[in-house]
Amino acid sequence: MSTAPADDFDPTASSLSGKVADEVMAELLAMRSSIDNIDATLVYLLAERFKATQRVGHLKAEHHLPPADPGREVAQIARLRRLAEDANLDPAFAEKFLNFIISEVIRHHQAISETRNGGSSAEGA
Ligand SMILES: O=C(O)C(=O)C[C@]1(C(=O)O)C=C[C@@H](O)C=C1
Repeated sequence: MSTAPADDFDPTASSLSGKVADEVMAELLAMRSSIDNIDATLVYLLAERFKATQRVGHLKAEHHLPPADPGREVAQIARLRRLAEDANLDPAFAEKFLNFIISEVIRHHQAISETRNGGSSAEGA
């Protein structure tokens, strides 16, 4: 059985090794352990989101619907900006992040549509 790439991960890898006091390094590594857990969660969350959007992509292609839904995006962005404000996260960052994800989703939708229908949709993208 092959080893999962994540097993090669060295949580202590750092360009700072040997350059900072041991106790500072220990504190940094403790903080990084939380960061590593959060990053792993983000990967799983994003994988789940893309699983859901892949189903949307197939539904849209099947019914010849355009890959993008700008009206939905306006509502999503306004909501995420509000949530970000409540969470003390920069709303501009939340918007940029969502737009980044959505543009990738739209690319996937277009690819699904091209594979299934040769790219034609009733209303264009
Ligand atoms: O909900 C949809 O219609 C989707 O295709 C999903 C999604 C998203 O990633 O949230 C992607 C593209 C659309 O423009 C709007 C939303």
